[in-house]
Amino acid sequence: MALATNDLNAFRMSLGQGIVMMFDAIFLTVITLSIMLSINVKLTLISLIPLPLVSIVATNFGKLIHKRFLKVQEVFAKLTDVVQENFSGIRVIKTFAQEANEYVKFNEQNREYLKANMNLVKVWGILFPLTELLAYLSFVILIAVGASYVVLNIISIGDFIAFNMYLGSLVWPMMAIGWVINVVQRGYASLERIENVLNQSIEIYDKNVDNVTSLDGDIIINNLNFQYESSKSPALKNINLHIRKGESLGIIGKTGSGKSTLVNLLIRLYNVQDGTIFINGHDINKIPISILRKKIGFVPQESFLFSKSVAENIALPLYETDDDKVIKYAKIAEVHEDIIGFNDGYKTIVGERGITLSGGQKQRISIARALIKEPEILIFDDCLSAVDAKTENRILKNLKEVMKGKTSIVISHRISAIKDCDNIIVLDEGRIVESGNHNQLIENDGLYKKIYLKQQIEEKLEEAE
Ligand SMILES: Nc1ncnc2c1ncn2[C@@H]1O[C@H](COP(=O)(O)OP(=O)(O)OP(=O)(O)O)[C@@H](O)[C@H]1O
Repeated sequence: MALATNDLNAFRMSLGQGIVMMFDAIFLTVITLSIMLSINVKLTLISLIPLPLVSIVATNFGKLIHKRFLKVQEVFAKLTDVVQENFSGIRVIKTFAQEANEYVKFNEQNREYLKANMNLVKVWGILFPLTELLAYLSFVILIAVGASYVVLNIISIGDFIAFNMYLGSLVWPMMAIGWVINVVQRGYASLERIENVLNQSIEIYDKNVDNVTSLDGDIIINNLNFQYESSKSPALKNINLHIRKGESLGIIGKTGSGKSTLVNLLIRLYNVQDGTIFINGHDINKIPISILRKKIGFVPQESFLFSKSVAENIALPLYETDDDKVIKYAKIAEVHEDIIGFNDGYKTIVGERGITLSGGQKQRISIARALIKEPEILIFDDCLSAVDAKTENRILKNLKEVMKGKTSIVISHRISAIKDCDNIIVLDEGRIVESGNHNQLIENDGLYKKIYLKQQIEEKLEEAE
């Protein structure tokens, strides 16, 4: 936020105002100096004695302004973070009665901002009068030396008066140096911050890709190991899998067992080693990222809706909102009835500027959004958690129709969501510890059966309530 507002503005000012002022000052200085030199070279040089001092001041103060303005912008960025988090987390703050604490934190950050600004203003406050003082020092020198030159008849009184006038014209450019240093150094500091972001290296990009235009959904995973850079232990260990075109795979396992990591790798949110994941016979690293992501419909664990209408949210992957398609997929995702119940139906605005949806409604809208792409591969990352069991069953039934002949991967903590999948894997600490269909896994009498029995008891208890 700070980069897009304050920093951009500071850089704009340095390019606009700063450069105009600089050219103005340079132009005036060059013209005035050449006229002064044509009148008397010696007197010109004498009256410009303070000029080197101006350049010393300019260099030192420039560095200081640069450093202090960087600090101001950093603190401002933190301040905007605090404000933004306070607004987006306003309910959590209120529920935990943390208003007073947050007020104190905001105040502290605000004071930091004030302090950083005051530190900058102090430099600026000295710089401006100092350049002015040096400019007027030239006048003092001129009056002392110029007057003696007149008395000694070295220059005429007319030249002396003219010199005074020309030196007067030089005062502004010398003072302008202070302004220019301030504006340009601020802009330069901001540019540094903006470039810092723009120059971040892109980690996931197309490199020596094959000419792939379609993917049919046959996925092979070979000895896949994966570790996050910031993590001490691998998130996935020695994963081997074959998901055939048109098959459905269910993934279950404790939290943190690597389920999301596995599907995140399939849409290349992270890089994997060559030779570990193949889709349609192509190494995932050789598939253009745009094709890969176009062919995969992904419903993330946390649904994110934009501050747009419901229809626009569902039609996000399309170039143009197609009302028929929007309604068709909203029905499949079992959210159509909810939507027509809103005041403006599909035109209802959601998010910050509109209505607040329930967790289950958000999840179903993001399912419709993934389906509208009509992808070859569909991935559900635990996105039915906020939907009740009956609706979940209806959605899964509808999906079976839509996904006929297409590949799907369903991650869930609930057996009910994955029990009908052609193949199910159980992940534990990054390893596949069991695999097979529902019946085989029950016969196996392992972790899957344990989870199944536990969930059955929970269901019965819920029914009894
Ligand atoms: N971006 C990341 N950086 C570092 N470690 C991560 C990151 N994302 C996940 N992890 C770690 O990797 C491991 C596997 O996480 P993952 O999200 O794949 O688990 P999961 O099985 O999907 O869990 P859940 O059921 O809670 O969603 C965890 O130990 C987690 O802390």
